[in-house]
Amino acid sequence: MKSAAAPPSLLVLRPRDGEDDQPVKPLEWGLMRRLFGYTGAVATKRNALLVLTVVRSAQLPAFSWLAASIINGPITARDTGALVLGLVAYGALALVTDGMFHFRQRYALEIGETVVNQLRAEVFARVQRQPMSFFHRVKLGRIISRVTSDIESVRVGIQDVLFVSVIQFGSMLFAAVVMAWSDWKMFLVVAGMAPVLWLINNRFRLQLSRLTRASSESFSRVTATLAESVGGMRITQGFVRQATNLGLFRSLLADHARYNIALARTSAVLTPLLELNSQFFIAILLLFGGWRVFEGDMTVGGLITFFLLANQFFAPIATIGTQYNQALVAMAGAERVFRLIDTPPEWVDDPTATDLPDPRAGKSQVTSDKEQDAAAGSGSWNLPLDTSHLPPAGGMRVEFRAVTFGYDPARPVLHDVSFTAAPGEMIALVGHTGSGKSSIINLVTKFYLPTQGEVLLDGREVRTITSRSLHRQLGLVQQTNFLFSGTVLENLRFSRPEATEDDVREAARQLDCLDQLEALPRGLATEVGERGAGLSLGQRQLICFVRALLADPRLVVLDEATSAIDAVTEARLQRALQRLLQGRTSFVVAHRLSTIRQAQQVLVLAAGRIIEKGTHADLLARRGHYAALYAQFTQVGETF
Ligand SMILES: Nc1ncnc2c1ncn2[C@@H]1O[C@H](COP(=O)(O)OP(=O)(O)OP(=O)(O)O)[C@@H](O)[C@H]1O
Repeated sequence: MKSAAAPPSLLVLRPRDGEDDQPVKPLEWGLMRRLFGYTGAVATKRNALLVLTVVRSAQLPAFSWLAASIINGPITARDTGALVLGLVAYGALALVTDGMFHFRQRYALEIGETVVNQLRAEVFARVQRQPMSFFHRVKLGRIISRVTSDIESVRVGIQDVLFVSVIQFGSMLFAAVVMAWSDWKMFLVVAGMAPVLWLINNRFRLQLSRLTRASSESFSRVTATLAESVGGMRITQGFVRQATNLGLFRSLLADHARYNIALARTSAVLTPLLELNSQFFIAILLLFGGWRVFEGDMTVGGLITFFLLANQFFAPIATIGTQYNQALVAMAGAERVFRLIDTPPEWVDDPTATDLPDPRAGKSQVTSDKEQDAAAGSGSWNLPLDTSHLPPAGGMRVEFRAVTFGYDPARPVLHDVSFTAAPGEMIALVGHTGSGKSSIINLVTKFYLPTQGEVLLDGREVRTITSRSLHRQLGLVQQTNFLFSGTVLENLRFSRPEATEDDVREAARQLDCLDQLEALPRGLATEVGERGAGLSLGQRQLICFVRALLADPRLVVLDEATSAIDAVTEARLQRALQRLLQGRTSFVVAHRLSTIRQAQQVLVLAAGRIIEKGTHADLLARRGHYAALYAQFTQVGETF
């Protein structure tokens, strides 16, 4: 069988990153106690369930005991009245047992759901608080598998393993006690067989759970690859890679099939083996029991009682084996989920940091993390912010003083960067790929902190400002124009959930694009697919502009799209951009000459340093790096 490591990807055979992906983990008291803590919200049901569980473990052997008693008593004595009484008792026991079973099932499911929901929400909340460096480091697939397969295995652990195991153990114990009490010699024979069954069962179940996990992982690779290849279909077709990709995809499918076949083979060995064993055990019981009946040491009725109880004793062994393996899988899942939850952010706001005052009317109140969480918990996203007016409230002053920065502090990508952006100024960042434009933006927005030097916003060092208060005054437009699935209106409101539809229309009107949005098939109610599919590039960019404008930001950060757009849309976008940026400080990673021309300052970057500064006209006149860059790009087309 092929190893689970190094699955092929559509690009290359990519090795898995070093994260521990152990399918199982030994039972650990600390983890169990922590998981148990999540049942606190349904403590009454949990306690009731524990009682129901203990009662049920006595009820199951009671059936066998009662059936045996009816055979040995009324049936052997041919006593009809006693038989009827016995059957009434049996029926009553059945009714009580199954009534309680109903509640056991219900409570177990509710408890499982409660724990799983809390864990998922906690993972989401923790992940949202991580700084951007976390998202560059941790793969999306990892986070998704924590929230899906790992938490699902925890659900099985909580919902089934504990309660089912207690019931099965209890049943075995009760059956054992009754057997030992009625005939201890026969009981010793039965007890001697149990370990053999346990060993066989355990050996195979462990293998089965490993294969099940390997199979589900290989399947996630199939689905992830499918999603990636559909997403990148244009590139695949453009570079005529269909055949290669199909080959790689087939190898992933073959990998998955191999695990499934191995799984089926192991099951096909285990099931008959278990059946053979129980038949073998029955034969031994018949031999030993028959001999004792011949010798007069045991009655036929006693032998029947024994058979019924022995069944009650053996049946749980296979179930407990399965539950035990599921517990090990749940432990491994819980450990990974908690590791993600416990990952401390590389940095957090300094505890002494305070809010950046907001000169915009009614916006000085920035909600704290706790208030936001409370709002989220109550299902309300309407934060106490009044941003109903749209005129800009003046830009932010941004200053870099001798800033050096590296994603890895040992390898700086920005060196000694200094500049000042006066309120309301537009700063265009220009430079070759990798020159540090996005890194400057990452510092202005406090998505990262400088390694050395100072970034000042309205005269305050960025570390002394809470991120939330800064981001409340920030409008972001990315090159990829990220839109969430939902309607255009919902996407527009993302920056200000309490905005009315009229506010949204007004913002779109200000950017002179309301007609374009209304012309969409269902106007503002048009559904936006994944990554904004169904909308043109220009439309997507306009939506992002309106979304940013709606937040009425004092600082706008824009990574201009590089893709070519037709001249009419281009002109519209430029006008919209001008309105969006008016009266606000803005940083634009500029790719269009028309944008650069609007800037009060152009910062020319090379290898993480500002090599030139000035307006477009000044820089051209200087005939330096910018002029050369300009010449180089205008030869190719009108984009930087
Ligand atoms: N998340 C990251 N982790 C580590 N290094 C990074 C990260 N992002 C960027 N870099 C590195 O920092 C340097 C500057 O990158 P940056 O993204 O700021 O350049 P850029 O001018 O915006 O490039 P582009 O025009 O291609 O977007 C590059 O050497 C890049 O490899």
